[in-house]
Amino acid sequence: MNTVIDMNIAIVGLGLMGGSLGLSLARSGFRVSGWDSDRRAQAEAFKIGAISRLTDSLQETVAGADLVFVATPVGWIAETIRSCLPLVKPGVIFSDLGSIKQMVVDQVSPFLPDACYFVPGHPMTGSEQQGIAAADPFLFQNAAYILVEHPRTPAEIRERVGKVLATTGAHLLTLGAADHDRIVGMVSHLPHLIAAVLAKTAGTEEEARPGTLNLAAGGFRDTTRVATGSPTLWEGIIAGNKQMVLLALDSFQRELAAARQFIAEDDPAGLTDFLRQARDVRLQIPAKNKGFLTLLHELVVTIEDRPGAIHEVLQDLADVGLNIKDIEILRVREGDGGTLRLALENEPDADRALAVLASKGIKAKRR
Ligand SMILES: NC(=O)c1ccc[n+]([C@@H]2O[C@H](COP(=O)([O-])OP(=O)(O)OC[C@H]3O[C@@H](n4cnc5c(N)ncnc54)[C@H](O)[C@@H]3O)[C@@H](O)[C@H]2O)c1
Ligand SMILES: O=C(O)C(=O)C[C@]1(C(=O)O)C=C[C@@H](O)C=C1
Repeated sequence: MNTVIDMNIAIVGLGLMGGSLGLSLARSGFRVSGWDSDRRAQAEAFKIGAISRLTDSLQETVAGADLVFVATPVGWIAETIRSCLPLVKPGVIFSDLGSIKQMVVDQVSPFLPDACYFVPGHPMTGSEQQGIAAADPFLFQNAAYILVEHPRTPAEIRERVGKVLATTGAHLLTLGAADHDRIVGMVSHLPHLIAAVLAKTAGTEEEARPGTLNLAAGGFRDTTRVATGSPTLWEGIIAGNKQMVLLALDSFQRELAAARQFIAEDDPAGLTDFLRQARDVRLQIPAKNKGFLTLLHELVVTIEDRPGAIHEVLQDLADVGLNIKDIEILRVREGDGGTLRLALENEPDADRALAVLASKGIKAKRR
């Protein structure tokens, strides 16, 4: 086997993440087979090109695989690997996409035979949506993808998986399982809980004063988007990272209590300082980055809320050969106009895009 492209790949769990990985790997020319306990998801994955052949069993799916990705909910990852063991060839590599790592490593390690390798992984990208219908071939582009050290996995095996995943446009980095779980407890699981608490709190107010939610604008929408994610998927993630989530919640409660005190005690200087510190922390996440790795060069474009407006902006940029690396529709001004966030490849491209849009009378600025 000369290059990673010769590897036979199987994906078990063809939802948002497994489907997106399949679509991306298929675009790079990999042979991908896939299995899902929901046969409709497997059929749909085949239809959209996330897998290149339809199989009738887990056995048929993984039998010839060199690398098996497991993209099931976290509670099913170890069990899925265990059921694959009698079906795979010696030397096979398993890699998962689960949002937590220590629990998965602890569950898999005791039964992992010497003839198989395990490279635990976690792409720091995703969405609140679920299922193969939400799969996106570009989901991994410019995202951080964490591979976790495993005591029985040689570094060259991890690097091999990294080479496959790098074809998706993700940026690979390696962490220990405990470090991974502590970090994601803070930057992913805590935010999810806070979004849920915020939504629930507003829901109680909505019951008392119907119409409250109708007035929710960008602030509420931005901070609660992830609360629409799958409750069962997230219950597994949060429960599986219990200690780290509790630590993160303790820190959060201390900060919340401090903020409350400044308000209760009419302390404008204290509150301003608190908000200033929070703003400084938030600004440390480089605005030009997706994740925390790749420098993107962003523009914010203000457009009219009418059919074709987005197309015109994109066409103007395409006409001069500018490649858009990332795009987001900021729905903050629904109804009265819209805002687009565009990321360009480099500084000169962003300057050129600004000039092109200005020449067409389209309002845009650097972010
Ligand atoms: N959603 C995100 O933003 C995100 C981001 C990074 C990592 N992850 C992780 O990726 C994994 C998959 O999440 P998702 O968002 O794609 O969920 P999803 O619900 O969209 O997809 C999960 C798929 O797994 C299938 N499945 C469940 N049990 C199975 C089993 N035993 N055998 C075979 N298939 C099975 C389901 O039918 C479904 O199609 C999870 O471990 C999650 O923690 C999710
Ligand atoms: O919804 C998104 O934008 C995400 O990237 C989802 C998100 C997160 O940021 O918390 C959710 C769970 C993961 O394991 C990784 C990413």
